[in-house]
Amino acid sequence: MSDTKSDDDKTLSVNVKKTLSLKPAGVTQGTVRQNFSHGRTKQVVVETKKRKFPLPGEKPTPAAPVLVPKPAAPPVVAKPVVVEPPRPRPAPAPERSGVVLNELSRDEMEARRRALAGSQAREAEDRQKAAEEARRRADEEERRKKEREESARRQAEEEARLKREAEARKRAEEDARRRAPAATADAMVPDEDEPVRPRSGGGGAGGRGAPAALPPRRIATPEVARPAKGKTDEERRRGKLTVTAALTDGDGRGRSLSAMRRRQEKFKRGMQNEPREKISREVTLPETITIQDLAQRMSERAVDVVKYFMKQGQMMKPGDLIDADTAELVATDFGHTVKRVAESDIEGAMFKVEDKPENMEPRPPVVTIMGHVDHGKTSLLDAIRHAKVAAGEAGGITQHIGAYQVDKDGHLITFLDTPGHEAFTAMRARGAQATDIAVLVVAADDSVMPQTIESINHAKAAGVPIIVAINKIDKPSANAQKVRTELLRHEVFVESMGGEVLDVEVSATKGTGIDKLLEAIILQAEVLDLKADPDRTAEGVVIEARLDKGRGPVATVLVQTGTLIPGDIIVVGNEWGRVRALIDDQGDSVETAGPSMPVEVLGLQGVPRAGDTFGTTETEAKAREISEYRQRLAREKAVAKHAGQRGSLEQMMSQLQTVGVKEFPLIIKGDVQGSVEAIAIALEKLGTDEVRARIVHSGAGAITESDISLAETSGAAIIGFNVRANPQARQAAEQAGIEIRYYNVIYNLVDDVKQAMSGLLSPERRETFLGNAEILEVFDITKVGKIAGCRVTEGRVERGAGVRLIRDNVVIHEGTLKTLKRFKDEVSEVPVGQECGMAFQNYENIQVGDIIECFRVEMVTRTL
Ligand SMILES: Nc1nc2c(ncn2[C@@H]2O[C@H](COP(=O)(O)OP(=O)(O)OP(=O)(O)O)[C@@H](O)[C@H]2O)c(=O)[nH]1
Repeated sequence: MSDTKSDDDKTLSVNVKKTLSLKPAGVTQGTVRQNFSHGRTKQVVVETKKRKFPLPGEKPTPAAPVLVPKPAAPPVVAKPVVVEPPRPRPAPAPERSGVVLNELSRDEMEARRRALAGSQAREAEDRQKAAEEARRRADEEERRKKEREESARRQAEEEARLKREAEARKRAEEDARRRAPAATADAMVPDEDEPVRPRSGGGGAGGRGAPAALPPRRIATPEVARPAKGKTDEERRRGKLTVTAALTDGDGRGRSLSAMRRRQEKFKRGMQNEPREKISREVTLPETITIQDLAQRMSERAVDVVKYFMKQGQMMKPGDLIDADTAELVATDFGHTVKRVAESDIEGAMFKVEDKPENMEPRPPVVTIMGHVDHGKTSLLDAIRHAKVAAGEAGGITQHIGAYQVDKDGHLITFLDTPGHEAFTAMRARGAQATDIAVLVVAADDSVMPQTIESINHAKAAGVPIIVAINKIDKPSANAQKVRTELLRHEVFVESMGGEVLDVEVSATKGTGIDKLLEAIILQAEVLDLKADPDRTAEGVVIEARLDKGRGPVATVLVQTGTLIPGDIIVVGNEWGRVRALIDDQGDSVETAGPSMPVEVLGLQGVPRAGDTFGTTETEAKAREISEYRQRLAREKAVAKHAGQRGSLEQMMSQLQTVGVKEFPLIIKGDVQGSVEAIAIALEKLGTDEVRARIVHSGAGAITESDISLAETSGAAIIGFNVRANPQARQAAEQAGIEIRYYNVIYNLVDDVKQAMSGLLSPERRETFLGNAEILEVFDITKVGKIAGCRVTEGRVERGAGVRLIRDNVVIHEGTLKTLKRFKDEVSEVPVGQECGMAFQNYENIQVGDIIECFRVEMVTRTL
C-alpha cells in the first residue's frame, strides 16, 4: 500500500482525482492508494484534521475528524499506521463521496478516535519490542564474546596439557626403561596401569600434571571449538542457518557450555586428586575378610589388592576370603597400620562377670543319667519322678534331652535325661559337660556293654564323678556282682570293691533302691560342695531348642550361674532375644530361674543349637551386635573352610580320591535340634569309602518351601522327623516330584536310608574258579587260527566263561573262549580228565605247556 500526502497543509488545491474543496485550518489532506487483488488499485483521499483534545473537564469538540497524528514512527514499524484509515473512508454514504466535510458524523468520529487509540497503543508496544530486541542483541554479543574468550583459553589449556602429557609419558618411558626387569607384573594388567603411570611422574610437572591421565584422543573435543569457529557475528545477525549453527545454536549452545564447565570441573578435580598424599589408615581386621572388604577398609581399589596378590603369584578375586594374617601383610604393604579384633573384643564383658564370693550359695547338683541302650535310663528317671515318660515315647526310645528337677527331702536335684541310643553320643558328651554327677545305669542282667564303656569315658573326660545304678535287680538273671567286677576292668572302682565310686542296686520298674540312689546323689553333691552366685546376671547352656509353632523359638536352658528373669536380654550362641517368659519342667510360668534350674526360654529371635552357651547383655543393641558378629563369623568360617579345601594340593588330592565316592544327599528336618543332630550322626556312621550320606541341610522346624527348593537344586531327599511339611511345601514338593519321608523312630529312618544307600553301591564282582586245562598241542588251522589241544586237569571248563592263559605261573592273557570243542563238536562243558580243543577270542599266542584257567564272574548286589 502506498501513501501519498500533499506537502502543503493549508493551500487550496485542485487535483484531477481529488475533489475541489476548501480546507479548513488544521486539516491536512492526502491520498492513499488501496491495493486490491489482481493488481487493481484505487486511490482515496484522506483528510487529517489536527484536533484539540479536550481536557478532562472540557466539552469535547464534536467536529474534529482526526485520522492520523502523523507520528515519527521508526522505520521498522511502518505497517499498522495506515491500515485503519482507509476503512472509514469507503464507509461514508455515497452523497458525501469525494467531499471531506468539516462536520463528521458521530460514528465517523468515534471510529477515528478508536483507530487513533489503537495506533498509539501499537506504537508503544512496538517501541518496547524494539528496545527488548536491542537489549537481547547486546546480550547475545556479550555472550559470544565470552564464548570466544573461553574457547581461546581452553585451547591454550589443552595445548599446555598436551605438552605436559608428552613430557610425563616421556618420563614414564624412561622410568620403564630403567626398571625394565621389574616391570613384568605391571605388564600383566596394562589397561589398569595406564592411568596410574602418569600419577607417579606427574608430581614434578609444574604441580599440575593431573590431566595427563586422560587419553590423548579426548583432547581436541570439537564441541568446544565449534561455536567460535564456524560462525561470524555477521552471519549470526543475518540469521543465516548453517549445520554448525543448527547444532550449536539455541538450546544446544547452553548445553555445550555447561558440558564444557563440567569437563573443566572434572579436570580441576583431577588436578587436586592426582598428586594427593597417601593417607595411612588404621585397618580393623577380623579373623577372616574378603579382598573387597579389605580394600574398602584401606580405601584402596580392590583391583590393586588383586594385583598385589598377582605379583605374589596368587590369582585371587575380590570376593575371595583371606585370613587375618594375610590381610595384615597386605595392609602393611599398602602402608596402613592394622588392628586385629578378636571375638572377645566384640563380645565385650558379656562373659566376664565374676561371681562374688560372699554371694555364693549351695546349688542343686545337675545329674546326667548315662548307660547302654535299654538298660533302663528313662525307666529310672520315670521312677524318680513318678511319671510315666517312657510309655509315651515313640518306639520306646528317648528322642532328646529333657531336663527335670526333683525334690528329695528338701534337696533339689536336676536331672538331664540323655538318650541311650549310640547316635546320641555327641549330645551325651555335651550333657556331661553341663553335668556335676553322672549316674551310670548298668542292667544287672546285661552287665557292661559298649555304650556303658563310652559313657564311662565321657564322664571321665569331663571330670564328672560317677554313681553306678545297677538296674533291673528284680530280674532273676540279674548279677550285680558281675557288673561290679566288669566295671573294674574299666577303672570304675565301686565302694564294695574297695573304691570310691558309689553304687546302688535299683529296680526302675519295681521302684526299689530309688531313695538310696537319690541319697547317694545328695551325698556326692555335698562332697562336691557345689555353689553358685544367684545375685548376678545369668549364664548357662542350652539343653535343647526347637521352633514351636505357636510360641516361636523355644530353648530349654540350664542356668549355671546367676538368675535369669523375664525381660533379660540374652545372647544364645548365634541368636539373641529378650526373655519373654520362663517355663519350668512342670509347664508352669516362673518369675526367676536360679542356678541349676532348667527352664524353657521364650522370646528368642532364632533357634539356637543344643550345647550353645548363653549370657546376658545390658542392651538389645549389644545383643544384636554380638549375635550378628557371631553369625557373620560362622558364615565366614564356613566359607573360609570351603575355600581352604580348594586351595592346598594335599586337600585337592584327597578330593580327587573321594571323587569316586557316591553321595546320598539328604535334608533333615526334626522337631528338636537334638534329634536332628542324632540323626545326622547316625547317618554319618552309615558311610563307607564308596557311599555316604551328605546332609545338605538340617534344622529344627517344619519342612518349608525353601527346603524343597534346596532339595531340588541339590538333588537331595527330604526327611521329616516328627515334623510335617507345610501346605505350600507339600505343593511345591509335588510339583517338583520330590519325595518327603516322615519318621518318628530313628531306627526306622536309619534303616531306610541304609537300604537306599545300598542301592548306590556298585555291585560286587565275585569270581568263581571253574577249572584248569593244560595245553598239550597247538594246531594252526587255516582260516580258523590257532587251536589248543588240551586236557582238563582240574574242575571243568565251560563255554562262555572267562579264561586266563598262564605261562610259568604268570598270567599272560585274560579273555574269553572262542570255541570249546570235543571231537569236532561244540560242547558247553568239558569235565576233568577229558581232552578238548580250545581257542581264544582275539588271541593266538599260545604254547604247549601253558595252563588255561577257567572262571566265572558274578556281579553281586551289596548292602551296607
Ligand atoms: N525288669 C525290669 N525291667 C526294666 C527295668 N528298668 C527298665 N526295664 C525295661 O527295660 C526296657 C528299657 O527301658 P528304658 O527305660 O526305655 O531304657 P533306656 O535305657 O532309657 O532306653 P533308651 O531310651 O532306648 O536308651 C523297658 O522295657 C523297661 O521296661 C527294671 O528295673 N526291671
